[in-house]
Amino acid sequence: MSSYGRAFALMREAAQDPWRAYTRHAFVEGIKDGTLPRQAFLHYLRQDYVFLIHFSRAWALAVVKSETHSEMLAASRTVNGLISEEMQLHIGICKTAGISQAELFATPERAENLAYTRFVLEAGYSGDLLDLLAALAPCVMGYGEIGTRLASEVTSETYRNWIETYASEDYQGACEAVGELLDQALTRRIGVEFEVSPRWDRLCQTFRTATELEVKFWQMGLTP
Ligand SMILES: Cc1ncc(CN)c(N)n1
Repeated sequence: MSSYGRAFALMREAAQDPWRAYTRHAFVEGIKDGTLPRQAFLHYLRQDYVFLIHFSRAWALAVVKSETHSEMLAASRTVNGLISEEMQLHIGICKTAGISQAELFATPERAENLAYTRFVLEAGYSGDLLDLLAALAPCVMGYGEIGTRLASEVTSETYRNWIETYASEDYQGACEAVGELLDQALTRRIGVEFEVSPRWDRLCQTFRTATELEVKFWQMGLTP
């Protein structure tokens, strides 16, 4: 079992092919060896800033869909981490590149971005906390996995601060907390053997679709 929990390990295993396409995408490898063109990186960061706005809204919805104090705490901590830490990375890099926060906020949203974030929000609007977490998990844990791998394989200084953000203790701690939230939410609503319940296949399908939308997001990053 990975340090991101039992449910995540099982969902990841069930989505092996798209998971590999996501975490080993050419965009990611370009960050690792510094060959990703700066223009593509900045284009991606601007889209990702918009992504994180909607993603924060989706985590705020997880607070609404919570049934216990500890679920509310974990979801609200994630909202705070996104707004006060992760988005600061984007603001800082773009500021250095001469892109103001107002310009960042006004970035026209690409269709791939819209498709992904609204898929996640819809999973939460029409479902319960489990449907929402299955859609949110690939985003959180995928970057955690990418950050850890790239930190040990990096061959260039070019995108070092991006890699360090996702390899950091803070980000890894957030992944572990979300993994624990997912395991506990499943156990509370379905039972310890959640993977043999009738709901499990559908939750795995939601996780897989979100993973496929991550692949499309990287691809969008390569086409400014
Ligand atoms: C598209 C995307 N997916 C995941 C992450 C990591 N929170 C992100 N910043 N952007």
